[in-house]
Amino acid sequence: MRVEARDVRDAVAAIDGLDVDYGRPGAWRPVLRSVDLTIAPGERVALIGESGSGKSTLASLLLGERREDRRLAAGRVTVLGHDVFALDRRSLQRLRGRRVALVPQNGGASLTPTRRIAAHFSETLRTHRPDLDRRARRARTIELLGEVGLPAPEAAPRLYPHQFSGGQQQRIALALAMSGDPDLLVLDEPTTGQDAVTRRALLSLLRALSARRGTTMLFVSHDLTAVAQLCDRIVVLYAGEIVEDGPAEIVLSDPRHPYTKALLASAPTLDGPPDPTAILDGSSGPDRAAAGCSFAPRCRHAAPACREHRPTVETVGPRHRVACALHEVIAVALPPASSGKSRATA
Ligand SMILES: Nc1ncnc2c1ncn2[C@@H]1O[C@H](COP(=O)(O)OP(=O)(O)OP(=O)(O)O)[C@@H](O)[C@H]1O
Repeated sequence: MRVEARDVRDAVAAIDGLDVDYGRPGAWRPVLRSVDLTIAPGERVALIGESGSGKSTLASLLLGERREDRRLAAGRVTVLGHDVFALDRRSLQRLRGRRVALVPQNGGASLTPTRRIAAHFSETLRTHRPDLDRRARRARTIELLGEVGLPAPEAAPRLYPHQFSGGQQQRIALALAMSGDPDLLVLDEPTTGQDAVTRRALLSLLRALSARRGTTMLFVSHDLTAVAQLCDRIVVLYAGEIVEDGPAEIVLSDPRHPYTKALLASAPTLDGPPDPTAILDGSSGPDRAAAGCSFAPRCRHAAPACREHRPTVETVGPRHRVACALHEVIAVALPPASSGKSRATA
């Protein structure tokens, strides 16, 4: 499903025909394959998939992150109309923070232990809000810390990161990411390692931020309960390829790709324990030379043809696409009630 020029113009982010490799010249290993994805203004999109499927890699590309050990083998990443890998350093720096910002995995660890909270904000605000003088920067820092629900935000700038709990450090990282008032916020597993109360508070904060500012969000997560609570769309990545993309409510209640079905069935819910047989062992990552479906070796429904032909992406409902040649057959064999499990939304 190629990305149309009109979609790119209207989108906050558009990824088109993206192939990405890790390694070095002469020894590249594919990590993302033929990824097409557009994100519209105000959407809250979850990116899910098992460990190593390429979620963090995809997320980091939206910030134009360049690395020696990684190459774009094909395709383009456009954020707010800018081809991020064609931008020079200064233009990319202007885009980052101000238009697109990242809340990294374990946000607390991204804070420098020897620097007061004020110094962290002063640096980002100087870059992204040069219109603010010292006094205004301090006022804005307190305002941002209050907005993310940090207790006693007036006192916080004088303190060091270690003087806050893990959940509070995550909020500080979120406030820092919000300091440039970005259009697109990329959140890489922000709820990992947090207790239920802190997690719920963070999610309601993100919902409130999105409602108040219209911030578009890409939410990378293994936490399906959090996804159900926050996101309106789910994109499923398997071995570096998008295998399903659709409205969150539909994907969670009536997943159409066998991998999505297995992924949901293998997650614990309030309804009962995970199904330990839901997913067969081991993904080997994308193989661009392979003719067939990359999930076929693990798919209990795979037919011989699945190993010979790459599935085309099919539209199965409004804004719902699936890359599986057998999705209709599987839908009959495994109706929604036996494939998806209800997800706690409390
Ligand atoms: N610097 C690197 N060099 C080589 N391979 C890498 C590098 N970083 C990531 N990879 C590989 O790329 C693949 C995708 O990694 P990525 O971190 O994007 O996955 P992920 O879905 O975010 O995983 P997780 O859920 O565990 O964070 C993995 O196979 C990983 O081993």
